[in-house]
This record gives sequence, C-alpha cells and structure tokens, in this order.
Amino acid sequence: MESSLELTTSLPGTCLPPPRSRIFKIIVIGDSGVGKTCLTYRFCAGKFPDKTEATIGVDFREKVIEIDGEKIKVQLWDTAGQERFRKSMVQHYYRNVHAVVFVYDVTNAASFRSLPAWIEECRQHSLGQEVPRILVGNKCDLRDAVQVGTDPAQKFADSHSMPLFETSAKNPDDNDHVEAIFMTVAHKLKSQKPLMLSQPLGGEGFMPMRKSEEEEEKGVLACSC
Ligand SMILES: Nc1nc2c(ncn2[C@@H]2O[C@H](COP(=O)(O)OP(=O)(O)OP(=O)(O)O)[C@@H](O)[C@H]2O)c(=O)[nH]1
Ligand SMILES: [Mg+2]
Repeated sequence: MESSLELTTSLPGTCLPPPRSRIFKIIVIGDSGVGKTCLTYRFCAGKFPDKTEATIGVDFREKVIEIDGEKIKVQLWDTAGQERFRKSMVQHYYRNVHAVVFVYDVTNAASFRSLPAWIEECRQHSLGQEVPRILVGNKCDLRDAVQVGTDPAQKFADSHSMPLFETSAKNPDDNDHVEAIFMTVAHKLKSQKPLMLSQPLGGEGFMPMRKSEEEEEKGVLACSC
C-alpha cells in the first residue's frame, strides 16, 4: 500500500491544519469466487496474490493516486460474496459510497445471472443513479472456459448505463488494464467535483470524510492492505 503520510503532516512553523486528501470510497461487489480480492489486490499491490481465501466481512485496500496534480486516496472496499460472511456488515458497505464496481466471472454464468440481485441490493440501500457504477468481467485468461460472451455482457451493461471491462486479475499482460479500470472510476469521480461542491455544506459526497467518521466505519472492520 502506498503511503499518504506526506498529506497528513502539518507544515513546520505554521498553525495551519494539515492538508487533507480526498477519499473516494469504492465498493467492489459480486458473487463469491469471481475475483474481487484478486482484482483489488492487483490494483493496490500491483500483482496477483499468492493465495486468497474467501473474504469475511470486508477487506480494505487503499492506494494514493494523482490526477491533475491532486493526490486522491482510492479506498477499495473488497466485500465478501458469501451471504453468511457479509450480512452483519452490509450497512457499512453502503455508507458514503462514491462508486460501485460489480464483478462477475466470465467462466461462471451463474455469477453473471446474479448481477440483477447485486444491483437490487444497491437500490435497497438507497444508492442513487448519480453514483457511478462499472461492470467487470474477470478471469478472461481462462479462454477455453468462457461461459459469458462479450455480447450479452455488453447488452447488460448498456441496459444499466454502465461501462463494461473484461479483464484478468491474473494475466500479467492485463496489469495496465486492471489499473485502467480503477483509474477510470477515479477520473469520473474527480470530474464530478464541481457538482459536489455545489451541495450544501455538511452534505456527504466528495468532501473528505471526517476522521472520526472514517475511523468509526473502519473500526468495526479489519484493515488488510
Ligand atoms: N484464472 C484466474 N483465476 C482468478 C482470477 N481472479 C481470481 N482468480 C481465482 O479465483 C479464486 C477466487 O478469487 P477471490 O479473489 O478470492 O474471489 P472473491 O470474489 O474475492 O471471493 P469472496 O471473497 O468469497 O467473495 C481464487 O482461486 C483466485 O486465484 C483471474 O483473473 N484468473
Ligand atoms: Mg474476496
């Protein structure tokens, strides 16, 4: 995980509060085994993990990126796909969410068929249409095992106004691609800034999370970076 220490240190000899980076909270959801942990690890650590186990509750991964000279903390919430590992945590996932990444496994048609249920869960947690969403078909390296072609996936993405990315968390050639997926989300969020600034003070949206709020959310959950 990249450090953002320089962003939280006061300038010597001044009484100014430390400059604070904005945080974009992005949740990654989809069936168990589709590769959410591998994708988020790939983006934050730059490699495919040696081994993964089913996520319990949620794991956090963070990466500080720079867009147009501004440092932004991308906070990925890698959620559990298994119902029994997620139900007590669900309300935390959806608080102050800035964007959602839906993941399915191109070699597992059932994980594609589950997408409407994941979209419905977002709706039930009052995620508005203004929250950017993207669709990711993972495990494209397993070419001989593909069950979900690009055409139905693209149709589904279009019908829900989401961009579609087909990728592989595992294929070393797709490293830039995985990076591009999350950078696309971050660029989109950053470009919405003027809109968010027109919101009343104290509104949620894109202002930096208050420290206590961030810690309160994370306090109940483990951080695995
Ligand atoms: N071939 C291939 N295998 C992958 C890829 N991404 C993940 N896997 C494998 O798929 C399995 C599940 O990956 P995870 O990242 O743990 O899946 P998850 O979506 O986080 O699962 P839960 O935590 O249970 O929700 C692991 O055995 C990974 O090694 C990929 O791009 N290609
Ligand atoms: Mg996982």
